[in-house]
Amino acid sequence: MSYDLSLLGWTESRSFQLPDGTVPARVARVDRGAAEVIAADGQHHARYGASVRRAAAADPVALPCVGDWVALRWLPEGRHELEAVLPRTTAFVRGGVSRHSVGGLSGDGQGQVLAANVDVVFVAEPSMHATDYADLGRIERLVALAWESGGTPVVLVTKSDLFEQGLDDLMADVRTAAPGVDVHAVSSQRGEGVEIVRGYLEGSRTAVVLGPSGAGKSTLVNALADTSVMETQQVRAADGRGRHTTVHRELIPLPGGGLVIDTPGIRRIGLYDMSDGVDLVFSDVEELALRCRFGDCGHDSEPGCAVRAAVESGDLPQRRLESWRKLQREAAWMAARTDARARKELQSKWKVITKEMRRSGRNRP
Ligand SMILES: Nc1nc2c(ncn2[C@@H]2O[C@H](COP(=O)(O)OP(=O)(O)OP(=O)(O)O)[C@@H](O)[C@H]2O)c(=O)[nH]1
Ligand SMILES: [Zn+2]
Repeated sequence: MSYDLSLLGWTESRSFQLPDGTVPARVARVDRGAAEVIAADGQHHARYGASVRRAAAADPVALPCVGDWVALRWLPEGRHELEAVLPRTTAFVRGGVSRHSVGGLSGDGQGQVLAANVDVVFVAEPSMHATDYADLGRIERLVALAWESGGTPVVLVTKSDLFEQGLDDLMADVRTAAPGVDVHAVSSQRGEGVEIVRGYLEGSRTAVVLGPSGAGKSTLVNALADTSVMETQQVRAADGRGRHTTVHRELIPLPGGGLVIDTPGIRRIGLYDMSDGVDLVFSDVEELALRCRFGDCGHDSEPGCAVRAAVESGDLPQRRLESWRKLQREAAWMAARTDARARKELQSKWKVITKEMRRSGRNRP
């Protein structure tokens, strides 16, 4: 079995990053201390080399994760060692906030990378789900998270067949909530919009699909794959094994080109890991705030407040101001979250998830 690495997203420009005597491979799945990787000559189980282990001990962000490009070294006894993680172009980091800080957010050395080198971040929000309508605030948060990762967000209003009457209005609202972001309506059930989604993956690009449970993420990936590579909820309910039955294939190459990363962590990625993404999503509010008379304006009752003026004139929807405030509160909460108890909780959650990942790996046919 041999693979054309360019179909997995490899570009020659990365070659110079490889240490001498190593070959490139892409991580399809990680397990404690080792990864399943795909190299040109096939799939390998690769244990982490000493330098990877050392770097990860100092900062968990250095641990290999799904989507990483890594350098593999052949050992004399025929095993493969994962010698280095090549520089990431994008990364979803959970639990610790890196890069720029907002409102006192700073990295605490406990971040965990959930997926790397993701080019396109589809934010799936169902036009309607049970009795709930689309949640614009959730779209804003996930778009912020997408920008934060370094990837390009694309908003998909899914299950569009369920809300035909109000769809035009909804699409207009979604476009206001995500300025500068492509927005499309998709109905996987009818096959509408699926080809548009596929277009974003051209050139072997890598995508993730974020969104709430029931948004139709698996159904969409199935539609893209043309075959049922992922089980949907009915199947999961039938075998009683729960959602994690899908995790054994975390890096999914699509027959039409491009890849989708789907992991429990990405599925549940929170709404808390963001900082500069907030600025991008709310650039309109941020710009207004710059024009307030006072630099520390709270946009409540201060004189010369440009934000309140815009709300009063109808230029800025009140809802949007409230979303912006809510995100700022979450950012502040995130900053305060560094206490040990909260961190422990997060770690035990991860233990459960990794346990389930291992179990489902064992159940692999
Ligand atoms: N009407 C309609 N139903 C859809 C569509 N896409 C998915 N569904 C249904 O919505 C339900 C949830 O779809 P899933 O694809 O499992 O949703 P998900 O986002 O993967 O959910 P989680 O696995 O819980 O994260 C299933 O019953 C699907 O059959 C669509 O385009 N139209
Ligand atoms: Zn103000």
